[in-house]
Amino acid sequence: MAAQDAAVDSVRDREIGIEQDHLNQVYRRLEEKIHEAEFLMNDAAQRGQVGTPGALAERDAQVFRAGIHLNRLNNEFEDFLFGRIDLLQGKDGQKGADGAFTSVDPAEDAVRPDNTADIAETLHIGRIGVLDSDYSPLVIDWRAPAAAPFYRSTPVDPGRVVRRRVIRSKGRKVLGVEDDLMRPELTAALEGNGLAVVGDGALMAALGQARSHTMRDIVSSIQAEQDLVIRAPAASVTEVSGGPGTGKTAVALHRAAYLLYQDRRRYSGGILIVSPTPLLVSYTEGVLPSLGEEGQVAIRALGSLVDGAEATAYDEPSIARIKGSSRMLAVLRKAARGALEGDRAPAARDNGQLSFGEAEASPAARLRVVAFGGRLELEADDLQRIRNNVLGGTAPVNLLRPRARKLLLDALWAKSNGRGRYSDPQMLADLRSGFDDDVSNEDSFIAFLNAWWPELTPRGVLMSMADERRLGRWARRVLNPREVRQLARALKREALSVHDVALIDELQTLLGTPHKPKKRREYDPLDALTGLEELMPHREETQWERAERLAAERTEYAHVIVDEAQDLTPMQWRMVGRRGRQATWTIVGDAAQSSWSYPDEAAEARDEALGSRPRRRFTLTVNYRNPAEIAELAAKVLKLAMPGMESPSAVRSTGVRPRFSVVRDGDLAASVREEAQRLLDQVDGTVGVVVAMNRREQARKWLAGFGERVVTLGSLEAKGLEYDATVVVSPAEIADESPAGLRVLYVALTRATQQLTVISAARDEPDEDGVPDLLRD
Ligand SMILES: Nc1ncnc2c1ncn2[C@@H]1O[C@H](COP(=O)(O)OP(=O)(O)OP(=O)(O)O)[C@@H](O)[C@H]1O
Repeated sequence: MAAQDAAVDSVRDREIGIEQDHLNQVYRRLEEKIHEAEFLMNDAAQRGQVGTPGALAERDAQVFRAGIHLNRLNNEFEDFLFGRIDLLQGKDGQKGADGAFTSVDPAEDAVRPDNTADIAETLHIGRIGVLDSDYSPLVIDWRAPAAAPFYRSTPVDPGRVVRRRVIRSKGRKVLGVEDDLMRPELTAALEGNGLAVVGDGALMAALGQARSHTMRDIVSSIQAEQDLVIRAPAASVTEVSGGPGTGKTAVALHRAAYLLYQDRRRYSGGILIVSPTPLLVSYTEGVLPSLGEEGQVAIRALGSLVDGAEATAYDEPSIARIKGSSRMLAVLRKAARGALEGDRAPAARDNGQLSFGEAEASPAARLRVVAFGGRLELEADDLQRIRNNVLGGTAPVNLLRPRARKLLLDALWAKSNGRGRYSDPQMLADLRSGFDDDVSNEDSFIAFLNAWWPELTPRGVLMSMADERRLGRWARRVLNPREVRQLARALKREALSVHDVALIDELQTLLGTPHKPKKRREYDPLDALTGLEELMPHREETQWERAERLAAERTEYAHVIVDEAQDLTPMQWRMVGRRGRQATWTIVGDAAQSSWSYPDEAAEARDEALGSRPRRRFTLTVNYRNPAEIAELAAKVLKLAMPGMESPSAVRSTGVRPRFSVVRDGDLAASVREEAQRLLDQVDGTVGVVVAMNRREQARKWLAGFGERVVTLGSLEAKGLEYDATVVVSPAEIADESPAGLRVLYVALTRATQQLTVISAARDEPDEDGVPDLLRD
């Protein structure tokens, strides 16, 4: 036995040595490239000292390119190489641009009748591609077509792959290799020697690792069904569904990197990833840089999609229901127009002056100006008629101000008898234009117009909806009086809520932004170039900065990825839809985890956002997060929440069953602390404690002082996240919190990668084993 073990070890050591040699070769090549980049930097810096505009320009461009190159190489050094495939001869013997054979299928004579075969090609897969000095591929970029078999090949459909190897390395050292044989029936030879096979379970090793507060990329272990999604053509809408832990978020992120690699030019218009919470944004935002992609991808939470209106506060379910509903559209349309007749509309006094103050509640009574030496007046009726006329269409209110101004002048002109003064059309036209100039420069006219047709802001209109009386008017026949009261009250609160952001975005569209002429900056020839900023201290804004600024200001994207799409309300779909009117889309979600309870209404809004674009649907079926023991428990809630819906199958089992604990002596805080401490001692990584939303602040206090490894979450915040161990506090409390409560509980129960404890209070009606009513068979 010992001899056998020693033999296995020596094969392993030999194979590790082979990969180490290859990695050394890759590093030598990378170093050569870094020297090249450094040379370019130095050379460019020297040119900078010459100081002529031409040399400056050249330096600028060179320094920029070299800087990017160097940065990229340095960043990509960690865990740079992670895979290898050994392949049979390809069908047509053709090679692609990356130097690899292009054919997916083996040549007819690649396998001999006695099931022996030779390995014709070996490819190493890494985070970026590296060519040797003779242009042969030392490393293939994971996104290149030649790397696809590394992810796609299975024993059922192996293609040309005979052996698939995952290489574990840290820095410049290869630590281990794990092989899978895709054609176990073959006796294959590599350069005359038999093909060694070492270990198994690269995926399992990855899944068993302790979790930190940031998500890791899965580039070395993407599974075949996931790879199909990542590489799906981006022609239209790619819809991905799958249960908890099936890798939807991971796949969405890798897809963003893949699309950029495939067609960088097309996606220079930016990729937007919409995430449900800021917590999930910070959990996932490190993945793309680890895949070598930064800059062109914006990951934003639903509450942060509108600049200047970021929100993290949650509404109670009944308020969220109102604010998220597409019925709000009709209310906002009315409000956007009605707000013009606000309580702040001026009252024109007899002296022609406008006043606010105690007269605030009355509408603008009349407009008085002086023209042709006499007084001209428009009464409330005239003004109302003009306003109704201007507001007749659907154009944004703020953009209608010039038209309102024009109709006021028309009406004043009609009253002035100016028309009768000349019969000559040219003289009449001159008179009219003089009249318009004079009147519109009069202080009283300007003040009136500013007050009668002010520039409305989305925040201002939203605030005016906090007035129950006015809201009641705007929401007539759309919301019932109770809803009006609830909504007005909620809007009075100071902090914006996540659902308010979609309303603000809608109002922004309904109101429009009046065009303001921009001050033009003098043309600087260096703007046409790019460079490292510190070398150009006198520039106002470099092209690089401008590109960053434009990216930050961007409101439309070339591709939009929506994570946890089941949670978007109709109003949020409208907001997200506006950011991708010309875009292709990837939408990932799981109906069983939805915290929005009106799926038909949301589906309608989603269809509207996506228009008639064709859709391709994919389903992910394997749960990589939860061990079978936890998945089994969660499946019980799924049965209650969505009868008939299938659970994804868990890929591993740990033998550790979920624990049930019952609050002792009514002291919930003590029970939660005790359990958190127990789990902290059991796992190496993180512990998440999930409580009902209205217990969030309280629970944070219970766990203050536990350190960074313990995170306290309200049930809605747990979405998308994962922890080594979780404590779910009072399932009944979470389930009763909203109409979608059971689905929210399902989310809470599926966050753990290793251990789960459920703490029950009296309302959970635990049995003698502590199992709460909701989780019993
Ligand atoms: N192919 C894979 N190799 C290694 N780990 C994987 C793989 N696929 C998924 N995982 C891991 O499984 C976990 C769940 O992935 P992810 O969060 O993307 O799932 P999800 O479908 O978005 O889950 P949820 O719907 O619960 O939010 C993550 O830790 C992810 O890294």
